[in-house]
Amino acid sequence: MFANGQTSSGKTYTMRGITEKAVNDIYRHIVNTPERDFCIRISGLEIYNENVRDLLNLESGHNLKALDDPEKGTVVEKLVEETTNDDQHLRHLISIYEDLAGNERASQMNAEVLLVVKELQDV
Ligand SMILES: Nc1ncnc2c1ncn2[C@@H]1O[C@H](COP(=O)(O)OP(=O)(O)OP(=O)(O)O)[C@@H](O)[C@H]1O
Repeated sequence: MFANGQTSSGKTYTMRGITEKAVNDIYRHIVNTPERDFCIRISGLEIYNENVRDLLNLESGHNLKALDDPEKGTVVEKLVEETTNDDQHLRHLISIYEDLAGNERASQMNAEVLLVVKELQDV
């Protein structure tokens, strides 16, 4: 999902509301499906002046490489993925990105949060 528009048009406001509803829906589905086990992983990146930065690993620098993978599509090398324990942990991780939206360069940057929800298979 992309939010595009002129500055102060409400991109951050809208995405915050959608994220809250999405997290609620995901965890409601997990709670209502006790016969299955799920795993949620989250990663986040910032694109600013054509440089890619890992928001969960700021020490990795500002110029990560975006690569084309024939199966996965565009992937960013060395992007950290955290496994979330519960909805509070997930909200905490998302708040890291939301904090960035208030900074002075927010109107020129793109922030992306990737959520992967996987059903764990019996072994
Ligand atoms: N639907 C809405 N209802 C009430 N207030 C809103 C709504 N949309 C945006 N606002 C308010 O308008 C202001 C600007 O919104 P926001 O920061 O989301 O814009 P933005 O498009 O992300 O801006 P920028 O590109 O500069 O980052 C904020 O104070 C926000 O709370």
